Amino acid sequence: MVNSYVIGLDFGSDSVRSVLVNASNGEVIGAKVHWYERWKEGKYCKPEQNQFRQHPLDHVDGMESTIRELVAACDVNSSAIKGICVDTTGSSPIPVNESGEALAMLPEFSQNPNAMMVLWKDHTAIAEAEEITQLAKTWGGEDYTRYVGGTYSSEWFWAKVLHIVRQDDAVKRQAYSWVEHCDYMTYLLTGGEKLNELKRSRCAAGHKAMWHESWGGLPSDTFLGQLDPYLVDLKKRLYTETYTADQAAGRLSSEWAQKLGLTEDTVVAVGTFDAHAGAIGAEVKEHTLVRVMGTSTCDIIVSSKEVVGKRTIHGICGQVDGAVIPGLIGLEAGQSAFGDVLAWFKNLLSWPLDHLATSKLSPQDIEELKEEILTQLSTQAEQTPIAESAPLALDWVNGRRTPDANQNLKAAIMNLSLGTQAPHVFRALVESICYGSKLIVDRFETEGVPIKEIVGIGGVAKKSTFIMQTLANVLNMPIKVAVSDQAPALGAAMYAAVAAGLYPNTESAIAAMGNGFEKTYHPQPELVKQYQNLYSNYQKLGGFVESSI
Ligand SMILES: Nc1ncnc2c1ncn2[C@@H]1O[C@H](COP(=O)(O)OP(=O)(O)O)[C@@H](O)[C@H]1O
Ligand SMILES: O=C(CO)[C@@H](O)[C@@H](O)COP(=O)(O)O
Repeated sequence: MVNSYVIGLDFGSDSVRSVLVNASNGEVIGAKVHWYERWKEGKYCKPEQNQFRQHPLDHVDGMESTIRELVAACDVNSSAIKGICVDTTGSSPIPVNESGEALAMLPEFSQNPNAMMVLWKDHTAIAEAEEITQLAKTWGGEDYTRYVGGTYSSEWFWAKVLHIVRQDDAVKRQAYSWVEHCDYMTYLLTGGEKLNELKRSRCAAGHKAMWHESWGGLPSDTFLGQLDPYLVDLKKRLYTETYTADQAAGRLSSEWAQKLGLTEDTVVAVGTFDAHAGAIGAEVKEHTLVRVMGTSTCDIIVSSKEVVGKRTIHGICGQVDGAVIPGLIGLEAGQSAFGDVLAWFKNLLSWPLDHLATSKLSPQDIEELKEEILTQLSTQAEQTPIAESAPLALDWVNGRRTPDANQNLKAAIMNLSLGTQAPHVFRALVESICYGSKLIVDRFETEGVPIKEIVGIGGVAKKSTFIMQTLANVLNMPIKVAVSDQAPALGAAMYAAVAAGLYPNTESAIAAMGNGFEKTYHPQPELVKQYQNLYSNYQKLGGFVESSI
């Protein structure tokens, strides 16, 4: 164990990070980040249509450059690097050919967004998701949405596959199968040649593809056939078995060992999703709610099979045996937009900078000004008193992921007057994302999943004391912030350590490699009371908007 190292590779929405971690104590030796180049240019996306696609080349470039630079920069012998684990966003499926190559990597599909990775936040498949939910409730057989909260989401696997194949005949004909992003990167690293040998992620399959042991894996042919005969055929080239991320998927291929400066002995763990790896990196325990607070939120809890029993938790994104810690049920909920709500407002306010100031200010000045917007607004908003008459907002700029997925919903702001200033609206938006969080916490508790403590990770947890304090007040619960600013990558490294045989299980890797907590936000009693009243106004506004669409 002494002198053993592991790598965690975390593919986020905008960038990929690699961290090299000392397997004996969790010390982070080094980290490298790569921002996706094509994505940064806005290629292959149509935000106005909620189309968000990423070219797999962005991921391959990022994987190669970050790990190579990391290994070169750290004074660690490559033979001491025992394992790698990849986490990615999800559901982010990719169509692949028979040898498992992403269609977008082939010349004829290299510029076709339908042949690329469909990012989690792509909501082009709303109609297909509704079709799936509707059929699950009415076809007379098993309700396959039972373990994914009762509503199938447009962010998920089957809806996205259906949408693309109905749009694009060429992709439909050439896509031999579809793989989640975390499985694709793992397959590449291990030099996989036969798709049926790919060890698919339990986390991805269970949360996004309605895989469940009780019905023998994926939904039945009869069910899929009623959606589209294509899916029955596709299912033959998908999977029955799934694997948890503490297991080895294989070893690094000679091609990738060479590219990365590592050895072929390096174990590659089964892939997983960022939020679930983040929960591991944040030292999740039974009934700790780990909130990954970035562009969106993912809320993860683990609970024993005894506590969950036969219950299905209504309105969340799923309950999957082993999705986080093998042997425990991993429960996931989340908000489709969290930091993104504030990013939207920042972009709105930046319009004159982007369109009117370009002849007067340098691009660098413009960028610097834009960078200041959120911190300045936070400082000003913090000084604004909480008031019943203040603006009130809904956080649904990207629909509502949970509770009760509804991606058709849109945000709203009320109580605007001639006196309303940007910081007042900003404060309302911050409160709205905190109220959205409270809906989730309340749902877990009313469904019988108690929350003993809350841990925050992700960009917002680290960067915004204003949001974190407001959240503690709205939830009326203390929130601990993890030390690691790369918790998903650290969690992936912990999985890699278990897969490489350095620890017997995930719990012991967490105990030895956890980086601890840096800060706790405590609720402020006088503000808690005020927020209790305002929360009911948020619920009323939400109810009104939802019933009006
Ligand atoms: N000072 C700030 N106050 C509030 N939100 C912020 C601040 N700085 C960044 N954010 C938000 O953080 C989000 C990015 O979070 P991060 O965890 O880095 O990204 P990701 O979710 O892609 O992993 C963005 O949506 C941005 O709006
Ligand atoms: O939905 C999941 C995981 O189930 C996430 O991958 C998705 O919300 C993206 O997370 P980020 O906002 O990129 O941290």
